[in-house]
Amino acid sequence: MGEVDLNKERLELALEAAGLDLWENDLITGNVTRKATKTFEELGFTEDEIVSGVQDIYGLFHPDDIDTVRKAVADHLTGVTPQYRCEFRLRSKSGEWVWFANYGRIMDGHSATPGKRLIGVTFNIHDRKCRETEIAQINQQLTEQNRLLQQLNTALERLAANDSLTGLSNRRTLMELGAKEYKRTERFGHPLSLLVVDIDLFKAVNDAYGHLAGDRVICAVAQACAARKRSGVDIVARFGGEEFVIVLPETDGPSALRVAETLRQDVEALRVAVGDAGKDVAVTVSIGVATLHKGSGLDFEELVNRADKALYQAKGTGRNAVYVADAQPDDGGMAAPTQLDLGGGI
Ligand SMILES: Nc1nc2c(ncn2[C@@H]2O[C@H](COP(=O)(O)OP(=O)(O)OP(=O)(O)O)[C@@H](O)[C@H]2O)c(=O)[nH]1
Repeated sequence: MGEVDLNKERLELALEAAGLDLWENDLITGNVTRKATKTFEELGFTEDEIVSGVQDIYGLFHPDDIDTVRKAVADHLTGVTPQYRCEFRLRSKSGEWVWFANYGRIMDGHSATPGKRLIGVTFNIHDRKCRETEIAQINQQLTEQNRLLQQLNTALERLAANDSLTGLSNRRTLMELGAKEYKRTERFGHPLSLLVVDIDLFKAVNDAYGHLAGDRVICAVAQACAARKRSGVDIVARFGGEEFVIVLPETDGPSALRVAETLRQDVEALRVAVGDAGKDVAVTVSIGVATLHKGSGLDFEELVNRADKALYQAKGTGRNAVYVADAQPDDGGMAAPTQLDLGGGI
């Protein structure tokens, strides 16, 4: 066996071992001068059925891949790419699409003359492509699941932080945010005020118009409280059944009293529809006010308790009233104990 034959045999062995199918096209005539026999056999075609013209081969490409293949060939023929490389699907005899890849190069070309032959190899990449598609699908599913989880988390966070009836912060959120505001007061020495707002004689509303009508009244008062909120500064929370808390950072006693009195008047002016027949109801609120100064020795919970006590004193005065909690001896020089019944015609 001559050296050329030996080399040919070695080359065939290497191609076979690597799963590569050698082909060759005549660029002048457009004929296939060496067919990718193994590839066509893999696709289920017999020797006779194997196409011999380059244009005929395009009939086997997946319609979505034809442009990619044509461009890869054109880019190489015009010198844009040093090799011809592309991935594509071919239709098997039974109609299934199978993924292959091509790797080729123009031969016989010199710097001045264009090449005459395009020679290359085709190899099966179907398994890899299927795995890639599977992984892409799994990734897409995971992305979608993550998006849903994030939505769910946001919804859960909202549910955990807010009161479901009014949408205001709930008691837990109030205590968390309030404790933070308390720390800011302790650190920076700014005053912190708090209002406890309670609907007067609310049981009578429930008894007269029913629980759903009562809920509407709670929502209307909640809205009135929220309307007084300085966005991003104040905390407005539903503290219990028909009781609300408003935290006013950086607010001294007299300013808090003004906010409370305005809110009391806002609620007094409310008319809440409670029935189908256009029936509406008026309600009032009583409000307890307490203010915390740096070094007062009170924590946030104690501030709430003080405002709550003031609220009950406001109720004691006949309701629809604002009452300011007794000043502590060491709470920054606050005014002496103040009782205001602004609802009583002042
Ligand atoms: N509709 C409705 N009623 C509630 C809700 N939570 C608590 N309540 C009712 O609110 C009423 C509160 O009544 P009370 O504590 O006696 O107080 P009040 O009638 O407002 O009287 P004062 O506070 O003394 O002015 C009770 O009847 C509770 O059942 C709620 O979410 N919806």
